[in-house]
Amino acid sequence: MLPMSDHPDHGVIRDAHRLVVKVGSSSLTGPQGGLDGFRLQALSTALARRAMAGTQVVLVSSGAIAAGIQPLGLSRRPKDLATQQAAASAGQGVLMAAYTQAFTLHGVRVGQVLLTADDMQRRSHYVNASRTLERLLELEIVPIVNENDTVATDEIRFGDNDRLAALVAHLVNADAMLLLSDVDGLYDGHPSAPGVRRISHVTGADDLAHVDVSGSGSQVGTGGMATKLAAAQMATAEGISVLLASADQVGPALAGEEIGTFFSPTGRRGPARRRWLAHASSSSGRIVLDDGAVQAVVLRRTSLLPVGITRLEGRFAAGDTVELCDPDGRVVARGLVGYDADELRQLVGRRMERSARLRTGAPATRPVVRRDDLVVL
Ligand SMILES: Nc1ncnc2c1ncn2[C@@H]1O[C@H](COP(=O)(O)OP(=O)(O)O)[C@@H](O)[C@H]1O
Ligand SMILES: N[C@@H](CCC(=O)OP(=O)(O)O)C(=O)O
Repeated sequence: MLPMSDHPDHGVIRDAHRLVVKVGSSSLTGPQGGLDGFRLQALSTALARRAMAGTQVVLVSSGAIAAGIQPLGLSRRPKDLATQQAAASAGQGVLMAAYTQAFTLHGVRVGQVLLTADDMQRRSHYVNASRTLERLLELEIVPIVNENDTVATDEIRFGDNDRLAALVAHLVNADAMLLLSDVDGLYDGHPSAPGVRRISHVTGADDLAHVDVSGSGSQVGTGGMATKLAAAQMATAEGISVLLASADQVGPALAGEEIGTFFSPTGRRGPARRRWLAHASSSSGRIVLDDGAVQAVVLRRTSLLPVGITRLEGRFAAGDTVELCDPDGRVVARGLVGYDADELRQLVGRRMERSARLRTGAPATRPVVRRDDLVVL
């Protein structure tokens, strides 16, 4: 039998050259919900050592709201958005000061990167963020990423940092992602329920068929297990291995020990632009296709032509992301549309009139979505 640290899956975490580590609020806070300096220091020591050994580490850290509780004189984590934003505003500086101090003790420099959901959705902002992270890593600085809570709105907000971590893992083309929480892995039901079992390995959707993640998360965490699962699936779909483990076990996790829940890659690493299109960009509308067009786009991977469209929904401009749906409304692909919605509506309307009258095909027109601008889901 292989020694634990040589387990072929968990070894990916040990050997990763570029590693995204996400730590949740629940792992950085004490019983009152405020920032726990000792826990932050233990985590920083483990990550700084790893960075000193040559790994490019990106830390996605929650904890700004928790760190703002004391400065604001609050007794517990605020519930309303405005006070959460005020707490994050006061707390983000405290959080970064604590990290800077803890990493500096080991000779490692850190840099703050605050991102909004909008930054991930807009292609130009996304590319900008990617450039900044690359430069920080080249300079051997550990980027510490958090959501820019002070400008987030209820409508456009990550809330929890799990999805943000998966998008950052895509952004930097990470070899692996480590999700650290207050629970030592994924269980088939809420960990407080009797008889639940930890799942040690997830190889695909079938392994999750009987898993219940609907139970609530910790007092201070935001997403619970559902958002961690979604983040793990986003990362593994792009070839990135994920380990979910307890923050208290960060040392063994980094060493490749067989702990937590390991998620094997389910897909292959695609080009950066396609990754963005599939996971980060937001859709401005839907285009419903007939069966022939679904076959052409999904199976033959051709460009979408106006002739295969039966209906349009939403207002979009040329260059926006749209969802392509089958006749039953199921989303089968996403792509960058080549027409404004009004222009396309006219084109589709004219084609339908003409084909009803003459039973002829549509005249040659440019594709609605070019094959290079399309991802099949
Ligand atoms: N099936 C499950 N397996 C493991 N944990 C679960 C499950 N369902 C719900 N949870 C809860 O999710 C919590 C972790 O989510 P959260 O509080 O958001 O953590 P974090 O602050 O690390 O993001 C755990 O404390 C656990 O109680
Ligand atoms: N951006 C917020 C994160 C909110 C949060 O609780 O996230 P998580 O612990 O990852 O569920 C903060 O820094 O407080």
